[in-house]
Parts: sequence; structure tokens; C-alpha cells
Amino acid sequence: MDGRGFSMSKAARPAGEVATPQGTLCPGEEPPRRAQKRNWSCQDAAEGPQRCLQLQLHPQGLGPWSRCACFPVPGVGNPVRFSHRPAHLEREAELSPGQEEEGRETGGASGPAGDDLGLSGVNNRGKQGMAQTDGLTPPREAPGQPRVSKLVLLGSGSVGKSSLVLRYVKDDFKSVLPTVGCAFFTKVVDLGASSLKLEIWDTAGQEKYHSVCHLYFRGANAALLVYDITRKDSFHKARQWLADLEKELHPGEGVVMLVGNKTDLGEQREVTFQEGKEFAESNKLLFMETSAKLNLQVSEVFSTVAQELLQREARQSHSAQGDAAVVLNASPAPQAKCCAR
Ligand SMILES: Nc1nc2c(ncn2[C@@H]2O[C@H](COP(=O)(O)OP(=O)(O)OP(=O)(O)O)[C@@H](O)[C@H]2O)c(=O)[nH]1
Repeated sequence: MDGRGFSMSKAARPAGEVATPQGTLCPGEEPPRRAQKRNWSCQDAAEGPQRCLQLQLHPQGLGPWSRCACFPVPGVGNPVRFSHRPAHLEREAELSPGQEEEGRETGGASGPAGDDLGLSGVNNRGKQGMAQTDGLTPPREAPGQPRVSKLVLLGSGSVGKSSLVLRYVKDDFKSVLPTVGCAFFTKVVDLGASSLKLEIWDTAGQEKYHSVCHLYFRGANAALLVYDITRKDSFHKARQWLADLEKELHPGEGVVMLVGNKTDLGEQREVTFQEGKEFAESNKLLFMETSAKLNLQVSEVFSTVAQELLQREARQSHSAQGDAAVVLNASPAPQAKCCAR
């Protein structure tokens, strides 16, 4: 840890910061409906002006506050681009296309703050996820930039969600700790004639984070519903994860792909390809099997979803143009009869 990225080292924290309780939501605790946050400025001797942020995920203010996260103010020497930019940050610097940003939200829970995905020492970009913490606002693209879509990964713990993201974003596979809250990445998908910027939200699958995960589903344009082909329980739970997701999406909106991961462990397979396919078909989902370990079908998953997003958008704008043409060609509406003199 070097005090940059999401390390939140003591060196980067403001003087006078009060230690806050760490922890997850208690069993049976009311699931939070929205995150609260507080932020302030401070001056760090080594890193200059900092913005500091803390989250509380309980609507009545009863839950624990997350760790304090401090991040350098963007500007010269701090090329941080906030995709979901907090209102108090006035400036942003651009990353070049295809360059990934990454970050991690602690969701009010205790645990590692980012180095398990190799965030330690990356640079200031490692704090992107913290910059906007509600995860609810649909992404917007800047003029001249590729379209931005929010994609969430969901599914039971240890099915390989983080490994799929790591493979896709960094072409790497290594042992990663369980996700705490949510980790955030971006990557521009090049689809030849067009490109799409995916904001990838990798949510925690462990049971203890279940009550907060749905917060991150809100506003998603696409989702990867992941299970482990060697674990039937993770496949059965996919139904529940899908129900949770659908509560947060508008009916018929969003591209959802069912992903059966760990195909390299074929001899331990508990869920057949056919079972996955049938579940996907009956729920109108896309379907693929992958191995994050052997890098099988991983980039295809993301590019297929991106392609589908662009096609849907094209169809929608086409039909919207059609509707407009119908309206223009329609005979003039009859004048409303007025009864007033
Ligand atoms: N053999 C094999 N192991 C994998 C594969 N993908 C992930 N793993 C392993 O499965 C374990 C869990 O992977 P993660 O990526 O942390 O799973 P996750 O779904 O993100 O877990 P949570 O963060 O708890 O939700 C790790 O030990 C990975 O190395 C794969 O394709 N093949």
C-alpha cells in the first residue's frame, strides 16, 4: 500500500479524522434504500489537497460509517477522471480510450480496501469507485466520447465474478480476496465501427453483503449473472439474484447474460450446458460459459453484451424515428371545440 489508489493509508488521511466503526449490516437489519455521504477537504503533506469521503448505507443513520477515503483533487499532476463526478469536483482530466479506471467501495463493511485486485500503487485512478458512491445514477457520456453503459456483475460468492473482470480488464488471473461491497472498473469496448465504454460494477456475492448489493444494480444497462458450473447451489441461487436484479431494472430494459464460469473444471461439473441454456432461454437471457482461469470466452462475454446494448439502442432510436414520422404524416388533429365565449 502506498497511500494512493484505494489504500487509504494513514498518511493520506486528514489530521483529526475520527476513527469510525467498521462492520457489515446486522442480520435482519433493514436494507438501506440509499446511501448517505459526507465529504470534506483536507491538506495532505505528501499528496496535496485531498477530498475525503465517508458513506453510510443506513437510511435512518443507524448503520456504521464506512472508512474514510481521501483522494487527491484532480488537476495538474492528478489526472483523475470521475466518471460519476461528485458535484463538488469542478475539473476532470481524461484517460486515453481503453484505459481502465478502477476503484472499490467498501459499502460500510470492514475488510481490505483494494489491494487484493492489484490496486495498490496503481495511481490516483484507483479511487474512481469512491468518487460516486451511490452507484445508482445511470452513466452519461461526455460529448465526443463513446457511449457509456453501466454493467453489473452479480451472483453467489466465489463463482469468479472478480476473476472475470480481472481477466477482461487486465488480462490477468490470480487469487483474489472476496469482494467487499463493490469494485469498479471501466473499459472501452471497441466494436469496429463503434465503441462503448463499459462501467463495470463487480458486486460482492457473499451472503453478508446481500442486503446492500441491490443498491449497485440500480440504473444498470446490462448485467452478468454469474454461477459456477461446479456448484449447483450457485446455479439455483441465480434465480434469486435475477429476481433481485429485476426489482431494480425497468421491465424489458437491460441486457442480462447468464454466465457459467470455471469450464476448465469440467470433470467437477454439476451444471450442464443444457441446464444453463434452458434457464437462460426461459428467462430471456443471453448465455455463455467461460473460464476466467484459461481465458475462455471472457472477452466474448463483454463484447457480446456491448454489441447487444448498441443494437438495442439502434433499434430504439429507429423506432423512435418511425414514431416521429408517423406523427408528422398524421392528418391534423381536429381542433378542440371550445365552449368558452
Ligand atoms: N478453476 C477456476 N477457478 C476460478 C475461475 N474463476 C475464478 N476462480 C477461482 O474461484 C475463486 C473465487 O473467485 P472470485 O473471482 O473471487 O469470485 P467472486 O465471485 O468475485 O467472489 P466474491 O467476491 O466473494 O463475490 C478464486 O479462488 C478464483 O481463483 C475459473 O475460471 N476457473
